[in-house]
Amino acid sequence: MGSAPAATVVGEIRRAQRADGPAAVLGIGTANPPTCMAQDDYPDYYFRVTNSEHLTDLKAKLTRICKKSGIKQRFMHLNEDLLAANPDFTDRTSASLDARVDIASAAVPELAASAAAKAIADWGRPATEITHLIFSTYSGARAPSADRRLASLLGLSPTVSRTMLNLHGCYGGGRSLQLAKELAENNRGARVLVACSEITLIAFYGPEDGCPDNILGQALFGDGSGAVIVGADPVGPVERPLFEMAFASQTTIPGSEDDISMEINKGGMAYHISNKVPRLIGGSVERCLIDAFDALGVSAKWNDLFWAIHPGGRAILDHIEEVLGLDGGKLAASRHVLSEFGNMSGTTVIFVLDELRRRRVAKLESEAPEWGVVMAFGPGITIETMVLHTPAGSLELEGN
Ligand SMILES: CCCCCCCCCCCCCCCCCC(=O)SCCNC(=O)CCNC(=O)[C@H](O)C(C)(C)COP(=O)(O)OP(=O)(O)OC[C@H]1O[C@@H](n2cnc3c(N)ncnc32)[C@H](O)[C@@H]1OP(=O)(O)O
Repeated sequence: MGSAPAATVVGEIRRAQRADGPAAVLGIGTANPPTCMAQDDYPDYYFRVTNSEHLTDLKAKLTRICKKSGIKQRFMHLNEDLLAANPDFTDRTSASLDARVDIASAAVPELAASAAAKAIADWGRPATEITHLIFSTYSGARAPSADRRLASLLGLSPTVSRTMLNLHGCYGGGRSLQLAKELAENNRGARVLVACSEITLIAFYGPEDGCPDNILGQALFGDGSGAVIVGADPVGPVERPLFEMAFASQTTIPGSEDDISMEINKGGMAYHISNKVPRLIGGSVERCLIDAFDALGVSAKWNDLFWAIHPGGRAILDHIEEVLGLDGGKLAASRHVLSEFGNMSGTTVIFVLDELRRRRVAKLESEAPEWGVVMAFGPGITIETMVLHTPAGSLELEGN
């Protein structure tokens, strides 16, 4: 160290530890369980398997919401065999948490491993070169948890640095991407695997009078897993930055603490989603966007951006489109994912990023904007905002 002042030495060490460039998405993968349920068939299925055919008003309500949901189909881990083996899953008051957690503890990391294997193949380097793992789920409640199991399934290095996010609900994907950005930019050479995996059986139960949340949940949610590799200073030609992460922030909407909630209890996970949610989110997004682009010093017209919005429900997308004055088609990737998979909570935004990438490669959009935005929402109400930038030519390479 010689005679250099300590502050200079520490400063040099810090500079050497940090990456030079911004964090970027280097690979994406997604996966769903095999059982696919058409939305039009779901009310009949749900009321039959829960022995609730007599609750005709609730069935009519579920049918009305399904028709307005903008969802064509959803995937689910739970099937009739599993329900037959666990009949108490239909009763919210029975002590079924242990059995639900048993199933989820195996299924959640296995589904994540399918998505992560695809993300790793897309990235192009060996799994052993992953340095950090961030895992987000609300579907399990056990330690060692799903991150530990996923690391084993993928054969990650024993020195991989793991972080588990629990119960973040639908903003888990946004939060994980933001943490991955921080890790990648502050640790030279870091390659961060983000894995989000959700299995709704933790919150599946039969219909009850006076519980509209359950009917809404039954109409909206589905199962899936999404994985992303994040790193800075990509090493060509193997690594290519699909989306650079230019800025990230989190905002909590004041006074909205009771509007989305989730709670683990003996019968699984109970949840509440108020009907104010689309309006609350719609009323807050523009401020988040203005602050983000001001911080970057980039002037942005909303219609000149690409959009990866968490499709929490059709009405949320409608409100955002309206308040931002977005042209029809700007939220096409979000609406497509909602239609094909439903709301897979924190995982969904990764499917939207993958769909955006696919649309840009297939030139499904008349023009491909350079700048774009990821937004995700969940309990709090929390809004995650991330500004993305696409380096020239990065997505075209994928089509070759
Ligand atoms: C295949 C697997 C399946 C397994 C499922 C198992 C389960 C669940 C797992 C749950 C996990 C929970 C995690 C929570 C994480 C939260 C994160 C989020 O994304 S937060 C989620 C973010 N997502 C949202 O916040 C959903 C946003 N909302 C929407 O997208 C739309 O309002 C809509 C599609 C639901 C209805 O379309 P719209 O054009 O509004 O149509 P209308 O005006 O005509 O109303 C029709 C009916 O809908 C009713 N109703 C409305 N809202 C609610 C409510 N909150 N509450 C109750 N009911 C509601 C309304 O009262 C009416 O009833 P009725 O008069 O006919 O009897």
